[in-house]
Amino acid sequence: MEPTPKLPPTVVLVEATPGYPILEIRHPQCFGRLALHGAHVMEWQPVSADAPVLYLSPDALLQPGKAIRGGIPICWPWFNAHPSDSSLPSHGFARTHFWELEAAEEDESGVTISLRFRSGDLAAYLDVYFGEWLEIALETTNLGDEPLPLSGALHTYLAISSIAQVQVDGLSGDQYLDTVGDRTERVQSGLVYFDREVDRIYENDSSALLVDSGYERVIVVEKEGSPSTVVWNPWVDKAKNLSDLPDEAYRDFVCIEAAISNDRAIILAPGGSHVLSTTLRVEDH
Ligand SMILES: O=P(O)(O)OC[C@H]1O[C@H](O)[C@H](O)[C@@H](O)[C@@H]1O
Repeated sequence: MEPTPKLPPTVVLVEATPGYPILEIRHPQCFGRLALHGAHVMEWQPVSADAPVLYLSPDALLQPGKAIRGGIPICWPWFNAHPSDSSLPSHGFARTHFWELEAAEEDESGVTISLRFRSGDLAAYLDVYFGEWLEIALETTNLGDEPLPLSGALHTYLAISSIAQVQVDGLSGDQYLDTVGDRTERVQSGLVYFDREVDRIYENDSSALLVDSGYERVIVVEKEGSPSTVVWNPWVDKAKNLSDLPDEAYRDFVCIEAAISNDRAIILAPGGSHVLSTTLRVEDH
């Protein structure tokens, strides 16, 4: 599969396997990789960061039809199980299909890659900016004649020094649905710690901070158009059940997802659009 747009000098097309193109970004401000399959940001590291910002599983499958474990999967046009049809794939179609490359542009601050994908009457247009910060903006437009629900997530896997040395700040006081065991509504008090499986949907439309005392850094996760923030770590047992993740890898990442949960789905009127976006920045701690 050859992308049609001309690539700037800082963007190179490589193939993980024949027919599985990956754009590699080698810019003075950052290194990055994006798979056209899933429009999936696999890696991003600004030059100012000493370690990768995104976690990518060493066992990730780079195969058509398989979601990549790590980086930033695009969950679209729904989040998790489909709300009414359990035969449909978890997290929607976008992460298991090739997207069309629309444009790749560079300037002195970074690189912007634009891609498109369509599912029925819903059209997705994605802009990814790789620079000193990373920004993903996913615009969805309803091209049909009927209102359509939209949910989903920018399912960001953040690389960490060690699970015992990180906490999430910025969610205190927020209501959340704890989906581990019996689904229970709770209110966050203080920081989020990781000493067990964590799978929570917070009612939060602003930013969260991943504080990492091992790497002495904070990753700021900003977002817009997202009424829910999902925080996930699979912990020991779930990690063992994920064949594309090493058993011990639950120690190496936390997901902070700019989400639209199914119970807060956005109803897109005919011709209407919605932009879901997230920005990652690395700061000293
Ligand atoms: O294994 P996946 O389909 O990629 O899903 C990975 C995870 O995504 C989200 O974080 C959900 O809240 C979790 O319940 C789910 O386990």
